[in-house]
Amino acid sequence: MATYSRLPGSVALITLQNPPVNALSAAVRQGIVDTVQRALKDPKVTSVVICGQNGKFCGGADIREFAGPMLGPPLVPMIHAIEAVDKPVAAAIEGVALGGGLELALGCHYRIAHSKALLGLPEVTLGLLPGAGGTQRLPRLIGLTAALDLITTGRHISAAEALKLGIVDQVTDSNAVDQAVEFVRSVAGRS
Ligand SMILES: CCCCCCCC/C=C\C/C=C/C(=O)SCCNC(=O)CCNC(=O)[C@H](O)C(C)(C)COP(=O)(O)OP(=O)(O)OC[C@H]1O[C@@H](n2cnc3c(N)ncnc32)[C@H](O)[C@@H]1OP(=O)(O)O
Repeated sequence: MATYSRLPGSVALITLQNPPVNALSAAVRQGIVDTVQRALKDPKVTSVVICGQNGKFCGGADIREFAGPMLGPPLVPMIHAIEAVDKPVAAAIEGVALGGGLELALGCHYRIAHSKALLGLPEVTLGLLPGAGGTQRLPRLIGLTAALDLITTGRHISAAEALKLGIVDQVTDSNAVDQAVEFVRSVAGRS
């Protein structure tokens, strides 16, 4: 699931909740769809932060659901809908942003990472390609050569490397959610 709360300063905080790594189960995807719609419709909300509970942004597809039928909202339109929100949306990346988790973050307008976070597209290690926009959004963001390296090796990179490559906008040693909230407040209302 995903919870919704409104913070002072008109920021909606969406928190992914699916222990242990807040993977994108059907319930989490449904929770994201519902809470993003709520943030979009709430006139008091001017910006949005997406984070994961317990210091883990998102470990990607929920591997526990691989054996069963595909249920719940598909990932691609869900990420498109986030990208299309006309209020600034930031991903607060703590712990991991892997696979579909990184693709979710790439659909946000900004990414703020904790210095100890790990990012990557490990789909290739499962015999898959990133299928939720990663093969388009990552090359647009960091160029084809660097994106192909990450997509074809599946390696995990540090927040420092992600900053150098241009995947994240800021890295912090303190609380990434607080930093992301401060960041979106500073850009709210800008086109
Ligand atoms: C056919 C139906 C499919 C439906 C899916 C549709 C929605 C999404 C569609 C597709 C696009 C997305 C594709 C992907 O995202 S592929 C990538 C998936 N993610 C991964 O491959 C990450 C795998 N995990 C890891 O690399 C590591 O576990 C780690 C870096 C996240 C954490 O490492 P570490 O700290 O060493 O801990 P553990 O490895 O011991 O893991 C802890 C705990 O967490 C569980 N876990 C890890 N990843 C996932 C996951 N993706 N889903 C569910 N659970 C996960 C792991 O099993 C351990 O659990 P425990 O043994 O019970 O403690």
